Amino acid sequence: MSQIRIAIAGASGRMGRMLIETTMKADDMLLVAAFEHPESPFIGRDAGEFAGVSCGVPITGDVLEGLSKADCLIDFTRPEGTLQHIALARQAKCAVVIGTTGFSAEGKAAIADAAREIPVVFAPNMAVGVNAVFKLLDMAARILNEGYDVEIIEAHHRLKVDAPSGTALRMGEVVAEALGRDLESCAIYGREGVTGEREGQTIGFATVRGGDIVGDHTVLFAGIGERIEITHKSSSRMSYATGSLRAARFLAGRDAGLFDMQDVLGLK
Ligand SMILES: NC(=O)C1=CN([C@@H]2O[C@H](COP(=O)(O)OP(=O)(O)OC[C@H]3O[C@@H](n4cnc5c(N)ncnc54)[C@H](O)[C@@H]3O)[C@@H](O)[C@H]2O)C=CC1
Ligand SMILES: O=C(O)C1=N[C@H](C(=O)O)C[C@H](O)C1
Repeated sequence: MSQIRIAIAGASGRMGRMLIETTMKADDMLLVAAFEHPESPFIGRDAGEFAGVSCGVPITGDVLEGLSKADCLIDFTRPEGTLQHIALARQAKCAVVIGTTGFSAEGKAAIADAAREIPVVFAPNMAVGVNAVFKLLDMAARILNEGYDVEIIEAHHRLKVDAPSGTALRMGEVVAEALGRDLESCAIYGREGVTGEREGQTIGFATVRGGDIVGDHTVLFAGIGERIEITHKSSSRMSYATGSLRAARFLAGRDAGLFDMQDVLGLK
């Protein structure tokens, strides 16, 4: 069996560390490169240290050189990092799994453009359970399409820098699409002061940040006399890492194109 050669960007981050450990444990994967930004104190350290063993792969800032050895880059960094990395992956003809969230419309367009030349999985949440919830939300929204107010509540750790989470925004898109609404024009991001009564067609978002919460998402359909809540709670980043490796397997040998986890899981 030939192994899929994996490069990981954001190697010393919360997701990077989990991805290194998960990749090293997968029989069909080989960690060949690990990247950090050039000023990182982790440059030169063995990537395996995060999994408690040495693996002979030094953390480097030379992304293009590292990608020349890899079949697939897994990137959980920041939008500016991901956009630099995907340009280099395009040059190196390397597949990319992108977990980073918080992109502008221009950033998303740049990813779509790169995917005309290389295969890319781009998804705000790699966990299988969350992707199952997207399907449940589509069904719920179509049934509860009149008389129910939709509110999306998400909670994450104190170090998260973007809000609402990419997952919450995707949940909003799924519900809006099922209801025939445009999320951009109906979303309400937080409320304060004398807001007036709630407008029926809006989709509200509320964000909680604190401690070490890995990631909780609830979509509330509030009607008269009843409420339906669909909730997903992550208790470990392992579900994101195993989902990312599934995405890397999906991309192996595939032609250029932009995919998400619904494609990977065969849910479309
Ligand atoms: N799609 C999914 O399933 C998930 C997505 N995420 C997203 O992944 C991203 C990273 O999350 P965490 O690992 O928790 O963050 P983190 O802050 O722990 O790690 C980010 C890593 O990227 C590196 N980095 C930052 N800017 C960079 C740049 N310009 N160039 C190169 N490297 C850079 C940092 O040095 C750090 O090691 C976030 O956008 C988060 O929302 C997180 C978990 C699951
Ligand atoms: O930053 C995180 O931690 C997470 N980010 C992703 C998001 O923004 O949806 C996925 C998950 O919720 C964890």
